[in-house]
Amino acid sequence: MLQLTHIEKTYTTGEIQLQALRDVNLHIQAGMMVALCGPSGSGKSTLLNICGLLNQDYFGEVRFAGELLMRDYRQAMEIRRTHLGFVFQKFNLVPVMTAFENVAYPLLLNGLKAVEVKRCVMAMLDHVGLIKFAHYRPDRLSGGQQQRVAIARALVHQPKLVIADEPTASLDSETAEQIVALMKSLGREKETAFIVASHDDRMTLHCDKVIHLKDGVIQLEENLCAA
Ligand SMILES: Nc1ncnc2c1ncn2[C@@H]1O[C@H](COP(=O)(O)OP(=O)(O)OP(=O)(O)O)[C@@H](O)[C@H]1O
Repeated sequence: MLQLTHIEKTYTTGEIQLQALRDVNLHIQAGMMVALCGPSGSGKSTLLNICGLLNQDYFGEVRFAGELLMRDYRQAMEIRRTHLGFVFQKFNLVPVMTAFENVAYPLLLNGLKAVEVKRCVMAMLDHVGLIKFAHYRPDRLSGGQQQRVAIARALVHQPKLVIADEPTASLDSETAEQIVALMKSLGREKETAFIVASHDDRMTLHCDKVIHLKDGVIQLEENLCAA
């Protein structure tokens, strides 16, 4: 579904060049949950940004659903809007919007009619156990509830791939476990693939594949029997 071949990424700051990714090859299949691990500076965010089509300044090939991406801004924007979802460590909800409005946002961008938006958002909030909180703003929700809203927002338009950057890092153990289980079950049900940058063993233990990065190189790719 997402295939990266021979990816090289170099940052240039003045006269200094830093190679952040070296010959990275990665294949994420539909419905698969992939963890990306590695020490600080190993290239996780750089790789996530390329997977999320947020950075197109690289060497190598990226194919999405078989289509070779041409580093075209409009093509990338279109794929992000229709086929990708994002989850962040700090939730990144819009503070002046209710849970309902936050989850509705991707559907509005995709031009759905109001009646359809309401149906999809309420179904998604129900899935993440937050239907009673639809009209709450983020500051009235706990961290775990905010991350549930963020997951609902990432999945409401039925993306093919969700990019998650340390999604459990701001949560206590019990809540983190619940969030991982939720991502796993929603991913399975909706055949959504996840790529998750994480230092958190609770997260990686649930993944189908764990990729270990060091100094921009994939050191090890473990195929796990997913829980
Ligand atoms: N915009 C940039 N300009 C220059 N160098 C950068 C830039 N972004 C990242 N780097 C460098 O590229 C390397 C990889 O950084 P990256 O942020 O991808 O690592 P990371 O594994 O996500 O680290 P962390 O876990 O600390 O977020 C690091 O050496 C970093 O300093």
